[in-house]
Amino acid sequence: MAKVTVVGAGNVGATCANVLATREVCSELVLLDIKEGVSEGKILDIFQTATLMDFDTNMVGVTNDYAATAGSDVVVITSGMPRKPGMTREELIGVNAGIVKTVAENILKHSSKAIILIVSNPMDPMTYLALKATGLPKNQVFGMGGALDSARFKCYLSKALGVNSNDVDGMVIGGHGDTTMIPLVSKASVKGVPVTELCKDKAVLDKVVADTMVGGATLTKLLGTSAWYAPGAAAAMVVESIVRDQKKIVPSCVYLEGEYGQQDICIGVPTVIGRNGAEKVVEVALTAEEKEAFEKSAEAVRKTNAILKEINVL
Ligand SMILES: NC(=O)c1ccc[n+]([C@@H]2O[C@H](COP(=O)([O-])OP(=O)(O)OC[C@H]3O[C@@H](n4cnc5c(N)ncnc54)[C@H](O)[C@@H]3O)[C@@H](O)[C@H]2O)c1
Ligand SMILES: O=C(O)C[C@H](O)C(=O)O
Repeated sequence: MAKVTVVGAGNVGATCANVLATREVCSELVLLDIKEGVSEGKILDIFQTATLMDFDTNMVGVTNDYAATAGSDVVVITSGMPRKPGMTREELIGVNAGIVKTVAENILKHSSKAIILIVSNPMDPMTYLALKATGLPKNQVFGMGGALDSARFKCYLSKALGVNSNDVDGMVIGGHGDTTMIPLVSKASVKGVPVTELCKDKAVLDKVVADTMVGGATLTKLLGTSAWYAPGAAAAMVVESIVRDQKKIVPSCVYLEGEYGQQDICIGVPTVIGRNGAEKVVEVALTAEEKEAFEKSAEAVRKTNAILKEINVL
């Protein structure tokens, strides 16, 4: 099996580590944080659930010890600040860009073959930064946002339609931002039946879209910090698709070279996720409205990317 490192033992990273351990996704799990004792404590706590949850995963918590991460097959980067209520994800760029760049460079020194999954926000620019800073191939560095947004989209659809969320299929593409993500109603279905057939009231579906787009902000307002259960589980699902070579099609923030009419940008599109990371971008037909929204989303992501040069991290 595989060695997986999670950098950042905060709410999201520790939840991701807990899901990976409990589902026995990897043979070796390393949790690293810069704060003394946090990783060691959370890994010991997770280990103490092993006999209760019946799993057997070798795991270690370390404080800033990148030698312990050496030879990782997959690295999840969750290090950095979360937003407070009322903030946008993009406002985190000043504090998180330097953290993500340094962490990515440290990982590269010890695990040059690792697939690196970026979670830290603003995730789309952080993915672009990590890709450029490491110089790794585009399949090896990509971001998690669409997996989470799609999970929220499916849950809001299930509530609106009164059906089991596990029977719902749906994808969110575009930027991982309150105004940049695009829930694809035209592609959403319940057991293969288009949601537009099941629900004729456009206002209901429009509300599902709106609720999905601010799904993160809604939880940040309730919790006072970012959500962590679904984000941690979403990252773990992507890791599992890599480690088990499951070839899941997951909306992921990947580097585009012409797909969807975009160049030199990392943004959320349907992607085949397997042993080699972001293996293949899947181009799906978009409605004229969705195409326009995607172009606007890409424009907004590029605007935030430009800040990376202004703050001298790129
Ligand atoms: N992409 C997504 O869908 C998604 C979802 C949820 C959260 N996030 C983002 O993930 C990040 C983490 O969120 P959280 O709620 O876990 O925050 P948190 O504050 O609970 O945890 C962050 C952790 O990172 C650690 N850290 C800071 N600098 C570090 C460094 N240089 N090296 C190693 N560790 C370092 C901190 O000590 C802390 O433990 C935030 O930026 C948040 O916005 C993204
Ligand atoms: O919304 C946030 O700040 C965290 C994350 O991006 C999320 O969508 O939960």
